[in-house]
Amino acid sequence: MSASGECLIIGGGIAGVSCAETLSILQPSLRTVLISASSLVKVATGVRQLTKTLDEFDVEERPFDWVESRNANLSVVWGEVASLNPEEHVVVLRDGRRFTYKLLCICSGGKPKLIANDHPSVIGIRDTESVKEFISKLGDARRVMIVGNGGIATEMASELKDVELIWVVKDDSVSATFVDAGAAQFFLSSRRTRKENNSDHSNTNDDKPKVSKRLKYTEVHPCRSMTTHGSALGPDWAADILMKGKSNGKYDLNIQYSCEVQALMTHEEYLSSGDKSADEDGTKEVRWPVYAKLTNGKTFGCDFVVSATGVTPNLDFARSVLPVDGIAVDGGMKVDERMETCLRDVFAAGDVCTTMWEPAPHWMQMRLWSQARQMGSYAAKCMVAKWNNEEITLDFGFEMFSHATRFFGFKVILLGLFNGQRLGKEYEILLRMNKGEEYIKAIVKDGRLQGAILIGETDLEETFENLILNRIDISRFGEDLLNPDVDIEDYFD
Ligand SMILES: Cc1cc2nc3c(=O)[nH]c(=O)nc-3n(C[C@H](O)[C@H](O)[C@H](O)COP(=O)(O)OP(=O)(O)OC[C@H]3O[C@@H](n4cnc5c(N)ncnc54)[C@H](O)[C@@H]3O)c2cc1C
Ligand SMILES: NC(=O)C1=CN([C@@H]2O[C@H](COP(=O)(O)OP(=O)(O)OC[C@H]3O[C@@H](n4cnc5c(N)ncnc54)[C@H](OP(=O)(O)O)[C@@H]3O)[C@@H](O)[C@H]2O)C=CC1
Repeated sequence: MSASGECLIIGGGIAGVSCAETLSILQPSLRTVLISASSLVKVATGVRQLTKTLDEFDVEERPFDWVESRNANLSVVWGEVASLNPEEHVVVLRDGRRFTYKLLCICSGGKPKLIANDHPSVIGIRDTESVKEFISKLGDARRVMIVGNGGIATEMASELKDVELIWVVKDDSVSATFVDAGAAQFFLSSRRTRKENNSDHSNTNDDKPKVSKRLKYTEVHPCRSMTTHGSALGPDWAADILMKGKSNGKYDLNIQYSCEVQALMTHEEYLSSGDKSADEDGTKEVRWPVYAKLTNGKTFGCDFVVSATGVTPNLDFARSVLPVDGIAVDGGMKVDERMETCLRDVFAAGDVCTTMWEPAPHWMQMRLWSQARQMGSYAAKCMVAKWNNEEITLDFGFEMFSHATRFFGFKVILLGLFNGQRLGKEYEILLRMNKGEEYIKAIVKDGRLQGAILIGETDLEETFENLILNRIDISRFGEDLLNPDVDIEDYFD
């Protein structure tokens, strides 16, 4: 069987769906086919604009016909793309179906980059299936190791209960992908305070997952022949499920800083290694399913290891036709400022791609929903421009990096060069911290705000965004920039 669309999209995650939706709005006459390896697609709903560059939205799973009914000329097909022939403008699915295209957008996302592939005691988290596996293993676990220092590890460290957690981080502070050491300390001490306050109330409210008000659909299991992951999980995934181990009422967080996993061993391998360090924690008699030797010389036995060590772009089906210089160092498909890859008429968006244009001074790529959605939509604009032979300029959203999320129960907003990225060592830091309430860090260089970390209900995001975007000279404020008694906005009225 063969079919064709003038536009073809591979991937039913946020990037693919936002590309399809934008195509349907901008040029409803274009016949578009979206191929998704998962039986539900991810849709951004309830979009709330917080500031000019910052949106908040829910990510929901929807059946194909729901999306088709809202988008003119869109067909959604369930299948896994196995190969791409860019000369003939054809993609072939694993089951043999062929689809031709005039313009193609690859939005095939990523998969977890694991510290050990195919190891029975190492799991990654990406889609619904992987979370089910995690929860089922966790229910029988007394001790879990998490390796990695980014989004997933941070969310797990704040949500896990009734288990001993060994958190292995490469850096000398936690959550380093997103925040600095000061903010990390703020999170950990707030967590301790919260735990102390709750210590008499274990197994009460906190013990239930928060009620999700969203519609739930059941994902049909991918055909056995499919090898691809489903779409990445939605917001609140960690809060919506109960992450509970088997040590009733006991939760310990043991952070191992500045180290990595050097080797994974079975019980027998551990015994014959002569290493005794895993016995020092009082569990000498326990036979753990896996032992992890760290580069700091310590070994820990545990029930299983979560590798939360980032994402590898998912482009296996295109690898054989991509020249070496079409793939970036991080494994992503290189795209230019029109979201075009080096293959003719082939665009890419979301986690699968790596942006290669000279970024605006305060923007950088991170593999996040907000960027997947923005790139999917912008790729559609670029496709329409190409179709109609029109010029297009880079979307405003690429002017400044912004991200809104929640860690350890706090609202977290990251703006611009929030960790002083690309600034070298010559910048000034202004800090305001109220333990358990707010942590505000402003990065200033040449008298201008370059970036900020806003944790808690600071209400500063709009003002700070304006200061960064408009490159306003803030030298006259000095440290008053963070003085709660000075209303910076008054100066601009
Ligand atoms: C646990 C977790 C929590 C996260 N939390 C946040 C957060 O709080 N905030 C945030 O901003 N970001 C978060 N992210 C990141 C965010 O989810 C991703 O950046 C975003 O979803 C990427 O969207 P995408 O459409 O590019 O890729 P994906 O969502 O991975 O979608 C790719 C799609 O392509 C399909 N596909 C792949 N290969 C093929 C093929 N060969 N044929 C057909 N279809 C194929 C897949 O089945 C899938 O439907 C989180 C990620 C994870 C894993
Ligand atoms: N709330 C949010 O915004 C969330 C976002 N996400 C997103 O989902 C995706 C997957 O999350 P996650 O897996 O946490 O990825 P992240 O990219 O957020 O973090 C990966 C972390 O693992 C570290 N790392 C990489 N390799 C190793 C290794 N071999 N040993 C030890 N540490 C290692 C990285 O360090 P280094 O950077 O030095 O390589 C980094 O600290 C990411 O795109 C993330 O942004 C996920 C959850 C929540």
